[in-house]
Amino acid sequence: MDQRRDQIEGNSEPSHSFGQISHLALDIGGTLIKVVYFSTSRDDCIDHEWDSSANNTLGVSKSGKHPILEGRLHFAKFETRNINDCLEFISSKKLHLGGFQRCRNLAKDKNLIKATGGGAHKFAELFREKLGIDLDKEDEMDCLVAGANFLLKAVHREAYTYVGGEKEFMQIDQNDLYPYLLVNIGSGVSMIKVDGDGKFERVSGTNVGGGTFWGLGRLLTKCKSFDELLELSYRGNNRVIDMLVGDIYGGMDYSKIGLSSTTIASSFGKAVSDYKELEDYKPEDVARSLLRMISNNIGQIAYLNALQFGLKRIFFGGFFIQGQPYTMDTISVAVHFWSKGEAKAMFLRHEGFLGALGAYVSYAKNRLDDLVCNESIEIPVSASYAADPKYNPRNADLNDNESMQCSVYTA
Ligand SMILES: Nc1ncnc2c1ncn2[C@@H]1O[C@H](COP(=O)(O)OP(=O)(O)OP(=O)(O)O)[C@@H](O)[C@H]1O
Ligand SMILES: CC(C)(CO)[C@@H](O)C(=O)NCCC(=O)O
Repeated sequence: MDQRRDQIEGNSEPSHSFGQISHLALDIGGTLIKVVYFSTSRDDCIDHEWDSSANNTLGVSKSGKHPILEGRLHFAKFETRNINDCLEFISSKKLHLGGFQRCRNLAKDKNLIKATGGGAHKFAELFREKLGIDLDKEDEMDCLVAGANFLLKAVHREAYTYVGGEKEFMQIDQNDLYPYLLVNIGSGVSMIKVDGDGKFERVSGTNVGGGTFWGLGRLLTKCKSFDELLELSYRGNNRVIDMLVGDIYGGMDYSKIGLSSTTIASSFGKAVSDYKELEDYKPEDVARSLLRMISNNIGQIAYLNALQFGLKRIFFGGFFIQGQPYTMDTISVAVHFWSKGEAKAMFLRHEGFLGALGAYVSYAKNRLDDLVCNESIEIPVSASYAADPKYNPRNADLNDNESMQCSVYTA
C-alpha cells in the first residue's frame, strides 16, 4: 500500500499541525448544533507537488491535470442550549475566518457561513453580533438529502444494517441508490422520499422523536445527561413496565395473529395494572421502556411510509440513534417485523451530520453566483472520502473534535 493510500485509509495518523481551515458549515437544530469544517496541512499533501505561490486551501498539482485537496473533515457537536460553547469553539479555532477570508462576498461585504436547521434563522443575529458572520441559510430538508446522498456516494463503509447484534456494511451501488426513504431522527422526525440529487419529497414526520425520548426520559428518571439516560436504558428491563402479550394471554402466544408472548402489547401498560407509582420503578427500567417505545414507533411509521411509496430501503439518520445497539436493534426488528422481511433498515455512520454535510457541500452550488473569490476555490463535492477508523460517532464526546481523513478530487 503506498503512502498516500495508507493515509486515505486512515492507517497512519498524520502528524497533524493544523493547516488552513476552509469552509465551515453549521446545522443548528432544536437540541444539537452540528459543526463541519475542513482543514488541510502540509502533511496531508504528502505526495503531490504543491504550487507554493498558490498558498491557498486548495492546492493545484503541478501536472495541472486535476486539482487535488487532501486534508481532514472535522466534526463537532454542541447542545443548542449551550450555544455559547459553540461560538467560543468557532472563535478560539478561528473557524469563521478560514472559509470566507478568501471567499468574502465583496459585493455585499459580508462574511458568509453556510448554515441550516431552524437555528440558522433563530440565532442569525447572535452569530452576527458575537462572531461578525452572516449565516447563509440553506433549507434543512435540502441539506439532509444532500448530506445523505454525499455520504452514500462518497464514503466507503458508510451504511450498514444491524441484525442480531451484528453490523454489516453495505456496498452501495451508486447506479441503484434511488429511490430510498430517509428517516432523520432528531428532536422530531422527518421522513423523506429521495429520488435523486435534489429530487425528494418530505412524505411524513412525527413529533415523537429524539426530543421526546430525552425530554420525557429526563423528567421520568431525573437523569442529568442524554448519555446517562442511554446508560440507564442499557441496564434496564422493559418487561417490568411494558405489558406483554403474554401478560394478557396468561403466558401464551397469540399466534393466530402472529404475536408471540414476548411482544409488547402496550408500552408502559403494566404501570396501570400494577398499581405502582413512578418511585416504585427503577429509572433504568423506565428508560428502557421509553427507548423501546419510541424506537419501535419510528420503525413502524417508517415502514408504513416505505410501504406506501413502494420503497425497499430505509436509511436512518439523526443523533437519536447515536450508534446505540438497542436503538438500532429495535428499529431493525420493527421494520423487519412489519414488512415481513421485505424492507431493510440501514444506518449511517455519520448519522447526525447529514444536515451539516449538506450545508457544507452547498458551498459548491452557488460559489460562482454568490461568492467573489480571490483565488480558485473548489469544493469537495466529488470527493473520495474514507473514514478514519479512529472516528467513532458512538464514542464521540459532545465537544470533542472528530475528523476523518479525506482526499478530494475536483476533476
Ligand atoms: N449529547 C446529547 N445531548 C442531547 N441529545 C442528544 C445527545 N446525543 C444524542 N442526542 C439525541 O439526539 C437528538 C437530537 O438529534 P439531532 O441533532 O439529529 O436533531 P436536531 O437537529 O437537534 O433536531 P431537529 O432537526 O428536530 O431540529 C436529541 O433529541 C437526543 O435524542
Ligand atoms: C420541525 C423539524 C423539521 C425541525 O428540524 C423536525 O423537528 C421535524 O421534522 N419534526 C416533526 C414534525 C412533524 O412532522 O410532525
